Amino acid sequence: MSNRFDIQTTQLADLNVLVRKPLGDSRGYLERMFCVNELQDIFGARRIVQINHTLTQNKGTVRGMHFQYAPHAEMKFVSCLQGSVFDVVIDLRKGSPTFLQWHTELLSADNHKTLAIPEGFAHGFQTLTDNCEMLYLHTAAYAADSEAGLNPLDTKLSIPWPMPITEMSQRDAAHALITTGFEGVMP
Ligand SMILES: Cc1cn([C@H]2C[C@H](O)[C@@H](COP(=O)(O)OP(=O)(O)O[C@H]3O[C@@H](C)C(=O)[C@@H](O)[C@H]3O)O2)c(=O)[nH]c1=O
Repeated sequence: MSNRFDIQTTQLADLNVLVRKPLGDSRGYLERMFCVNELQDIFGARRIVQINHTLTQNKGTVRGMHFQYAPHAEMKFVSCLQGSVFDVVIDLRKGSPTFLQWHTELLSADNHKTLAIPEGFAHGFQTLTDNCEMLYLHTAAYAADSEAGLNPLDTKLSIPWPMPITEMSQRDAAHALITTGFEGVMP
């Protein structure tokens, strides 16, 4: 039971959308970005060990689709603090009933949504406005050797990016395409 978040399930097993409930007054509002007590049902005994903040300057930029292999697999809580993004999450878990399916969600500074993405999912987004700021809470430290990505333009995924892609990192553009025998990752 949560007072500060409306916890919504999605069509992907174990992927939840949190709608934060700001407490407003004449000054503005206060909202919880995370709460270990109120999110106990989906967070369990994990720990937040790293918090990242990114700025993406130009509308149309794609970052993703990123994940870390076990034993550095991580749950992440992803929120947009400035601007708006078309956010995409793909279930890569071996044996999952929703394996290789994706979920898209508009995240914006105004809609107060946070994606609670469990271990074994890839994540990415396209910016819909200039100067988008994202906040990430991670349950595993960054491990460059365990980091991997899916190609955002892989036709096996057919992600419906809403606008022409204006920019991607060299690394993201070089992510391999999914091979026919790909059976998923261990969460
Ligand atoms: C993610 C990360 C990157 N880095 C470094 C690596 C690189 O030199 C620089 C920029 O990293 P990237 O290009 O991977 O940044 P970016 O493309 O923004 O990576 C992010 O993408 C989205 C989609 C996610 O889901 C995040 O978890 C994260 O993977 O920062 C860290 O030092 N610590 C970190 O935790």
